[in-house]
Amino acid sequence: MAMVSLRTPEVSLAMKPDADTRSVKSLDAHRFNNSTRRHHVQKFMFPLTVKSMMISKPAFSTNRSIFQTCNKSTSTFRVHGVRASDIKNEELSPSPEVGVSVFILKDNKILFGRRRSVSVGDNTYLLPGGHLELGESHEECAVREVKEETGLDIKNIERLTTKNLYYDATHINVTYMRAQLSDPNQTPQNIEPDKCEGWEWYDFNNLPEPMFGPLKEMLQGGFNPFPIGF
Ligand SMILES: Nc1nc2c([nH]c(=O)n2[C@H]2C[C@H](O)[C@@H](COP(=O)(O)OP(=O)(O)OP(=O)(O)O)O2)c(=O)[nH]1
Repeated sequence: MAMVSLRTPEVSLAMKPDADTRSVKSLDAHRFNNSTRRHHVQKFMFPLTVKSMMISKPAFSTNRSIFQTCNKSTSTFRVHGVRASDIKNEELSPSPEVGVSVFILKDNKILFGRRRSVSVGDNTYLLPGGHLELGESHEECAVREVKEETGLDIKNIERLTTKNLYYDATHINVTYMRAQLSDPNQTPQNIEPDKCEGWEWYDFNNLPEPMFGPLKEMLQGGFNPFPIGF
């Protein structure tokens, strides 16, 4: 199986009219629904080898040459092969993504949500978080992502540590933050139910399983997100 990157439809404008076109079945359509942002690259396992698609025009780049370009409600995608020379430089030399994840602390508890099978961290418990947007600070990103995913307002936002995550062909530079509720009586809402099963508070001594691997490793390694005397 070959790894390909599928970008949002507007990226397909970069393609030339003579690009080779194939119809490819059985890509998982609903996973693409999550990718609405221009910068957001979704990774898919492609059911054919790239090589087998190189029937008449042999100039595929094997890492970043195939983009989804058609109606996402069908399970049959038109996939265009693009000549390597037609791919913009940034597609050939991808940069790391910048992620922000937030330990929201309340009493001795942390807020976790179990992710649905849509992207990195499938079916595991993760913290609220997302990707840094253009011009945003880590703190602003934390406030925005927490609000977008849980409806909660946070304060006392602090950076804790930064880790590198290598996931398939992606490199994500993730900064873990901590924060507290602006109003301790707020309750989390599941604002993105297509992405998350729901948010719950978990005692630091009884954390949920299965937890997202890198996060589990960090916590099992003795990482404690609570300030001294919290
Ligand atoms: N949400 C979250 N992401 C984490 C955690 N640990 C960790 O390494 N990451 C990484 C994996 C993700 O690719 C990245 C955050 O992106 P995400 O997958 O949550 O992004 P998203 O779709 O919710 O948001 P966005 O791209 O629309 O901004 O950070 C964590 O505990 N929670």
